[in-house]
Amino acid sequence: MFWFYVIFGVVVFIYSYFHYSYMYWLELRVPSLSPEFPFGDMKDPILRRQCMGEKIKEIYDFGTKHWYNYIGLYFFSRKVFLPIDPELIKNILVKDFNYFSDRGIHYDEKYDPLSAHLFSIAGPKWKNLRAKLTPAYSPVKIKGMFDIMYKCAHEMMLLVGEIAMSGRPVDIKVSFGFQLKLMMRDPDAEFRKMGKRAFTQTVGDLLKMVVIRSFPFLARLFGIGVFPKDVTEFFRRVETEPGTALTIDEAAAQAFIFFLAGFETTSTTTSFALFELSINFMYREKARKEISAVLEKYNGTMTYDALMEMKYRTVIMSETLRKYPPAPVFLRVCTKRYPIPDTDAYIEKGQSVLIPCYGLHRDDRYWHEPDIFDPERFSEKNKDKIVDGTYIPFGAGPRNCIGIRFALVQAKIALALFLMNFDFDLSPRTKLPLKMETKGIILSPIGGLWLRVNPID
Ligand code: HEM
Repeated sequence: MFWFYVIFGVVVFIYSYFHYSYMYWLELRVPSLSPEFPFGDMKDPILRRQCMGEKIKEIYDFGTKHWYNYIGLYFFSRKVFLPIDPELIKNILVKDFNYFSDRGIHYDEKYDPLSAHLFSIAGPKWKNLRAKLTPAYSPVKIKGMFDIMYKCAHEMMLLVGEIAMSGRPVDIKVSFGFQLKLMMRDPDAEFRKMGKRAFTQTVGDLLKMVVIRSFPFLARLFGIGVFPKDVTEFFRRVETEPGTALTIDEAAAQAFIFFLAGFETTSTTTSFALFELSINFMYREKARKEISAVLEKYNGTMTYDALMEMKYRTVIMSETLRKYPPAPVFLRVCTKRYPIPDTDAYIEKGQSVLIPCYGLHRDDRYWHEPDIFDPERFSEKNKDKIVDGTYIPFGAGPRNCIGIRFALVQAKIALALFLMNFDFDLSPRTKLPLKMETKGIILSPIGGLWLRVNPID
């Protein structure tokens, strides 16, 4: 009987706590939804029934229908602020960056070294590291990496060619940046497995995050880290190779985030671009014509300068990133009480802010027929019509993506080589309409994107 009362008391306490928490936005007169105990507004994504990006887009659409500029949400009992107005989003990311310079992601340099990477670290530490790492992604450095990127992409084409010759459809969701050969020849290769594992969030991972956030001392006591132990050990092992200037743990954490941030993002973007080009013949031919014309000028050799002249592929990548932003939402945390401009409301210190990139990119107030793939939106003639702050596939402001140039060059090389070497159309193995993965953070289709590929000549 004693234990019955104890358990009953705990349940009543937890329920009352959540119930009380769910009054927060109402009391502030911030528009909100109808949270459900214990999931808040995120039941379907938490139960892996819906992709998180799509859920946030659904809420964003609800907000736009009611002409809200922002909405208050709950993740379990945690309060999250969702700005909708692009002007407010721009303020958060750029103008008022000093209120939102961090992401509020847990990291622990001592007990969980892999978690202390550029994406998660906060404050002056982030500022120093960002300043140190930025030159590695300058145009000159990217130009210097062109040959190796081209070699990797070429290797990928040979492998795609091998599959195509065998008459099998090709799953184009491939990453060719890092250790491509290894990954493609052996899909179970450790790098690929570790990358996928780090990007997949199981229900267990979610519960782990709740423990880490709410009871950090317990997490330390039981050695619970953000990433599974095998992933951490794998990347530490990679970085014990001789010749690294940072400490092993620092280098491992940065290598890990560059691999992770560039792995799924760039490969899904290239895949979505090829998917759209496989069903939009007109754009594919236009891109091909441009490639031939530029290559003729460069005596048939693909160089960095030739790539930079291929403007139409930039336009295709831009439209792909609009329609399918790999990071459909991204995060900031408020570091000091923020008065929301032109209102008497505040975002409190410590509150998470979710930036609804996917919602903005598919908002028909800013994009005519947003579900249609139309690269012309980004043409010289039209690009000035894009409303400021409504296109943010790489984020914005000082904490935007550090790998933009790297990603675009990588994706453009892959696209050019694919278009030059293969004819392709959609394989019936691709399930339409596309459904997005519910387990990961990245917008990615369930079941892959399959093409029927025929080598040209
Ligand atoms: C199509 C490819 C990519 C997309 C769409 C993408 C998108 C993003 C977005 C949305 C953010 C958050 C921005 C913000 O909070 O304002 C981000 C951050 C970041 N990305 Fe990327 N990314 C891509 C490729 C890459 C690549 C190739 C690398 C590295 C080689 C990379 C490294 C990073 C890092 C380290 C951060 C954190 C930056 C910081 O906090 O200072 N990304 N990315």
